[in-house]
Amino acid sequence: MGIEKKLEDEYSPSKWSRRGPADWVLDHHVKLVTQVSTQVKQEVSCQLDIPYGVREGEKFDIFGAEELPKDAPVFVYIHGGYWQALDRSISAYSVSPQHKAGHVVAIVGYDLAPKVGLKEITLEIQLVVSAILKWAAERGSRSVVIAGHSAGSHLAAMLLHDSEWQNKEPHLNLLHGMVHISGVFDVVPLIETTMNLPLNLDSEAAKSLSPLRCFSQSMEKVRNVKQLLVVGENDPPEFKRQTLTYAQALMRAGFTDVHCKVMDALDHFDIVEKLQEEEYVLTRLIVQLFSSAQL
Ligand SMILES: N[C@@H](CC(=O)c1ccccc1NC=O)C(=O)O
Repeated sequence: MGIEKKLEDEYSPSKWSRRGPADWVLDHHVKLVTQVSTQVKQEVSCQLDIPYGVREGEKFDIFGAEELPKDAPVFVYIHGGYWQALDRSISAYSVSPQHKAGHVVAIVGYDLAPKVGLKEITLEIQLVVSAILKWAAERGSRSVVIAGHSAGSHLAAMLLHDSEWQNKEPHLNLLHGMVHISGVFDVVPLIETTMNLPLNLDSEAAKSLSPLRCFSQSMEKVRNVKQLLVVGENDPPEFKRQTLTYAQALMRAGFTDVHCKVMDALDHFDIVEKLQEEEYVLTRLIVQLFSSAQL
């Protein structure tokens, strides 16, 4: 299938930023998250490169576990990059304010396309979330919140649509909330974009890997997991549409706590860059999400 220029633009968030040209926005994003992630490793205790499988990318980093109490809640973060870019090592920008709020932070890694396919990546996320839930349960943690940005939000959302995984996950009760930040919930439109070159999805695979198209199965075990969905005012219109549509679909599916917010004046990148700030609205919303955990 060919490349559709209109879809290519609609799914290129850097082109919709109002802060500068697309190249600058991307370059600035990578520089900033790299610098903040390097710094936080000098400031907060961390255990890096903890393996959860045998593949190269199957590792996660944990921050703050040494000094925080055993029952401290755990914030799990899955980075974006259309499943083909970025890395957990430069995705630790939320750590400092979460740590100050008393949360242990786990930054999750996964292998990237084309080395692995999207289905394999979703299975890696199941593995690492199971490993972190087990670790949290053994430690005596009160609750776990999973956040994902963009493609990382897609990976988090996919957990809600796999009742087989949910049924065999012994610590699912610890999962208190999910934060979807500028998420992708339908990957079918990506088939006709360059984003699909390393993914190589056909229509059937794309449908089965789209949270918005997988509402048929039972969601009984996860419908009390609180859902916070945010998207930037300057995200592409298609991202805003997908977020609102997914929020509505979750509510229709019986999810008991769904909040959806368009974040003023933010784009696809500063919506997460600002997670390094204690006073940022989204930092505060995440902290609030934890504090509503039943203790
Ligand atoms: N090539 C994309 C880059 C992109 O979409 C992106 C970059 C960093 C983090 C997340 C991203 N999007 C989805 O995962 C763009 O032009 O904006």
